[in-house]
Amino acid sequence: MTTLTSDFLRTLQERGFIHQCTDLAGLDERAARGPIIAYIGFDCTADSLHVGSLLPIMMLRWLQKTGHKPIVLMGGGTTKIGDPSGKDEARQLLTDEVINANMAGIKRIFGRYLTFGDGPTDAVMVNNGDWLDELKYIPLLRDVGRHFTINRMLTFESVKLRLDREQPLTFLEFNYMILQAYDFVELFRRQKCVLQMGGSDQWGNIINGVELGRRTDGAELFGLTTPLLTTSSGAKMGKTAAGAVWLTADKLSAYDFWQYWRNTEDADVGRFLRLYTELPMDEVARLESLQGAEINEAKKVLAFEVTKLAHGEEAATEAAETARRTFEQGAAAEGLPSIDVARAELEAGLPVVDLLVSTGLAASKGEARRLIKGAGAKMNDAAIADEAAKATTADLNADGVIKLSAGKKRHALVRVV
Ligand SMILES: Nc1ncnc2c1ncn2[C@@H]1O[C@H](COP(=O)(O)OP(=O)(O)OP(=O)(O)O)[C@@H](O)[C@H]1O
Ligand SMILES: N[C@@H](Cc1ccc(O)cc1)C(=O)O
Repeated sequence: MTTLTSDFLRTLQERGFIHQCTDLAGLDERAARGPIIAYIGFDCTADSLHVGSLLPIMMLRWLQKTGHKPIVLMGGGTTKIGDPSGKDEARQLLTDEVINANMAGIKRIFGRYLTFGDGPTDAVMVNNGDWLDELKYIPLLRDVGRHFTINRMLTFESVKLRLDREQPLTFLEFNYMILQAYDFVELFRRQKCVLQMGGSDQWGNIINGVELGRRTDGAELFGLTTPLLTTSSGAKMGKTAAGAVWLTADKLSAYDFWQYWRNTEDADVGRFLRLYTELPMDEVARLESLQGAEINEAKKVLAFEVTKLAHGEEAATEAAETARRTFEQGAAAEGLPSIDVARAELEAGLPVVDLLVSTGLAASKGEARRLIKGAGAKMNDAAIADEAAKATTADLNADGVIKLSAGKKRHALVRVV
């Protein structure tokens, strides 16, 4: 692994953002020398963005935080064509009205993640419709088209996928990579932009831009991609796929968004904390190492941090509180008896035998011991093996309570006050 010196790439590397880079050492040297300008493009295929697009957005955020300048490109022009990358079938053509409405919907998201303005590291937003809509066909073919060979274009994943599957790829879509390549060169000319980032499905489009810049302008451009976030079933999490997790409250409430992260699978907690939050790496390591019921604490931290960025701190706190209340009401609705114990007492350790009696699950200490011996007593759904076992604050589950059970049907909660 390359030893990186720039804060920007070191951060991206240690947090797991880097999938491929055209020249990691060269880019590192460039970013360590001084501020660079980088862009990511977003097509206007829906009126909001989803958690897949959040990966590239977090990269732009780190870029800005480490002293560089982000450009957010709205694909007002490219959306009229439709990127075939990673798509089995041609997309439906969108009208100008729909594209404009989608662009307005997407634009509002970035203010939460980036600081926009006129300063040297302030983010700026551009729309490729401003230059692509003006292009004249013959001059484009002469100036740009001659740098592309059909032979090479046929080798790109986006094209190969359709050909291999014998799915049609229209000539319209075949042009997409040329226009994204042209965007990169245009941004280099207009703004001295030297880096394009994106999800790994964008690799082909990005390196086409890097090569075009070298041929037409002798420019040294760089490309960097992130791994593609997949759902548990292995599908790319795209905003046109069913069940996308949207970033705006009009399409998915802050509470449901919070819940999505709270339900993260154990194995994904560390990866998601690194990618989607800004918690320091030692804190991530601590949370990631939590075991058993405690991993739920880490999931709540993840849910809070990601929701705070997407919806604001107030909405995140409210979502966490609603979740806690919903759990309690659920417990109350099930008619679970509960007792309150002082935190200091629980910290010191309370004999489980005593708790079984005080919650009413056992009539006496003798009965409680017999329950444990017969493997009928459980704490947080796990059998209590030892009569001398003590409950401590480490046993509090994700909802801040300890659940005790006698047999399959009788349960009670221990709460801390
Ligand atoms: N699941 C994902 N994991 C990582 N990056 C992603 C994911 N989904 C999208 N991206 C990246 O986010 C950026 C913006 O993607 P964009 O919103 O234009 O399209 P998309 O999510 O692929 O949606 P569509 O379904 O319309 O293709 C691109 O760089 C893309 O590679
Ligand atoms: N092709 C990108 C969006 C994009 C558009 C234009 C660009 O210059 C860059 C990126 C996508 O579908 O995600």
